[in-house]
Amino acid sequence: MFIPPKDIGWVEVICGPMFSGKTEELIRRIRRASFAKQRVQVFKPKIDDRYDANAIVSHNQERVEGIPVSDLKEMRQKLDPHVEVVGIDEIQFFDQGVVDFCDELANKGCRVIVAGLDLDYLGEPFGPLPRLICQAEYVSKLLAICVRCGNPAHHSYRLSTDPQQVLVGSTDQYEAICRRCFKVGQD
Ligand SMILES: Nc1ncnc2c1ncn2[C@@H]1O[C@H](COP(=O)(O)OP(=O)(O)OP(=O)(O)O)[C@@H](O)[C@H]1O
Ligand SMILES: Cc1cn([C@H]2C[C@H](O)[C@@H](CO)O2)c(=O)[nH]c1=O
Ligand SMILES: [Zn+2]
Repeated sequence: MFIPPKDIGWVEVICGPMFSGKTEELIRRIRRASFAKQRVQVFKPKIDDRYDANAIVSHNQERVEGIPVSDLKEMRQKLDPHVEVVGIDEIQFFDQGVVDFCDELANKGCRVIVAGLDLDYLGEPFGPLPRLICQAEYVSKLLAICVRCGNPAHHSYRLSTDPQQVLVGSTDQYEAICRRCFKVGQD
């Protein structure tokens, strides 16, 4: 059972492949904090404009307001000094500095909830996620459903041959697939 500590901040990480429900889960937690009348702010990287520039939106169209920022510097500038709960979606797109940023916020007493891909399309750790996972008090690793065989999916398979790590997209570019189907693709 999750018993929130009192008068102290902490970091929660929600990770997993694409389509695993990370944004949905972030939205659920943010809505509950809003119901509790806590002062909430949600950020997202500006490059992720898949569904809406000023909201975080899940693949099944749940949404909450989200402030688009180009980088960590802009997030710091736009941070409400009285904020109690900070949500950050698609955190894999921020640089390593975001790990210390989350730590600072938690040390000041904020609840920090971040969501992002732990692995890129090659199955390699993505940006700041490994360090965030180590530093966080609470880590939820979600799985999607493999579109090829129906097993739990822990990989995001890229449909194109584009070799860049960062390539924004949805079902046009990616599929959730399981460990076995991912391996078959590599053989
Ligand atoms: N292969 C799949 N497995 C599970 N859910 C899927 C799949 N394809 C589409 N969905 C839908 O996606 C929803 C989850 O969307 P959500 O935006 O929360 O995922 P996400 O992990 O944040 O993805 P992304 O990393 O692409 O932002 C599910 O509730 C379901 O409706
Ligand atoms: C798997 C993967 C996803 N992405 C993008 C696609 C989506 O816009 C976002 C995941 O929600 O990350 C990458 O940029 N690189 C990757 O390797
Ligand atoms: Zn599979």
